[in-house]
Amino acid sequence: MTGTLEALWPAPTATDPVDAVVTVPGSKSATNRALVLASLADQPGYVRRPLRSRDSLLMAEGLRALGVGIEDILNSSTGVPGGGDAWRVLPNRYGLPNPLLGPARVDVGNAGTVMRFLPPVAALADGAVHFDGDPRSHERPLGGVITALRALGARIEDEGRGALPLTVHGTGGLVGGTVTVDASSSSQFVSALLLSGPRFQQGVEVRHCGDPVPSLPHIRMTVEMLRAAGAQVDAPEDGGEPDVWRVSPGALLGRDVVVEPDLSNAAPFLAAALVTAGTVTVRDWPERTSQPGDQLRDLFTRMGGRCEHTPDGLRFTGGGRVHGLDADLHEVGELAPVIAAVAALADSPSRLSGIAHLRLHETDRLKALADELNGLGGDVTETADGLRINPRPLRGGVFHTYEDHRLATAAAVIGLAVPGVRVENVQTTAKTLPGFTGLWDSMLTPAKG
Ligand SMILES: O=C(O)C1=C[C@@H](OP(=O)(O)O)[C@@H](O)[C@H](O)C1
Ligand SMILES: C=C(OP(=O)(O)O)C(=O)O
Repeated sequence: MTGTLEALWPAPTATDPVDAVVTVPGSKSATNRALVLASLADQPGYVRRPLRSRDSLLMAEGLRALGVGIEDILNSSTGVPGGGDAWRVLPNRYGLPNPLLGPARVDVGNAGTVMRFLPPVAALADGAVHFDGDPRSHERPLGGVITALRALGARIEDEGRGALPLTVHGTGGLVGGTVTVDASSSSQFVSALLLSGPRFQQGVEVRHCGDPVPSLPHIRMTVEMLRAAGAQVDAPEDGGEPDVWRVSPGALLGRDVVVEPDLSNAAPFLAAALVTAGTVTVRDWPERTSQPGDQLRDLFTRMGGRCEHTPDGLRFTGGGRVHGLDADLHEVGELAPVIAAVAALADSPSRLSGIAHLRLHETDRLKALADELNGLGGDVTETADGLRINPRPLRGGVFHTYEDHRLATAAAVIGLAVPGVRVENVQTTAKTLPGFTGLWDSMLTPAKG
């Protein structure tokens, strides 16, 4: 969808400090890992409170295409089919010796988790599995996964591009073993190989070689979820060799997993408290989590807010002034768009670094943020690995979103403080945050009584 006038969403401006309690949908990263692990398990399992968004529905569809049964559990309170609060995953619904089957076609959309986590699963299937997705998916890095899978014994046709579209010719199993991969463009290369690793005959040892791997909390999430499913994993943070992860071959357990709220998607809501000097409580914020979004507690405190865990969730309060931030966001790149929006409204300059890899996310996020904030009168400069943001009074105008959910939520944050911001294709938030505009409106006008 392009930026026609009808498609523009008038971002609401906050007239008062926000005061709301918000339920954020489930974590994309946890939902999509849980689906993969449940599909590779020996027994049926449940994924409860899953995220149902474009990225997770594509993951579920991809796994179904390979023969996995993924059923909606009816929500007993409303009886709405498909609107239930769990998925039941039947890894071997036909009772076959190898339940993963081609031929199949998988649409990855523009989901990094689907385009990277499913080719290793497809290598375990019997038959050809073709992968394709949105035009942007052809540009996103995938070569590390392709090269590594070949080294581990898979046959993959990609016409020499090292990218999508491609076909994995599964033979029902993979030898596995040790492989070296440059994961400096995406941590998902490592997560992808580890998630399917227990099912490779020799397991897998992934050795990263290159510039530092971004988004390390996401690899920790992979390791934690694998261990919870019964896998034996050696990881650098447990005293292992730096940049080396090892997964032993073995069965995975069918489990009952409850998905945490997506803390990265809590960012715009907490940002609303910060920029309006209000209070937002995010329900069910875990006391301990591997989600990178947990670092918002520290980052937004440095920008002028304060937070506390309460029985209702994480309560975050803006302090009335918003400060600039000098931070290396290499580990938490997902948070950069909303942080950049807050920084544009701050009382001092910001420098965000360590996020060169964002140029290959849903869009070139560094360029998009600089162009769009500058389009509203801002003073944002792209650096080699980040952004320099000098706050300036902003004016209303169209904020283009480049089919990037996090650009759209960043725009909504600007709109709280700047009248007349109109957001192109706000529906793109459905990639990970369905119903965003409704949640945003409810935060701004909470039900009385
Ligand atoms: O594994 C995951 O669930 C993710 C890892 C990160 O990817 P990169 O390492 O490519 O940044 C993150 O940005 C993405 O949104 C989700
Ligand atoms: C980079 C992101 O997504 P993906 O999983 O498609 O890489 C993101 O959600 O910010």
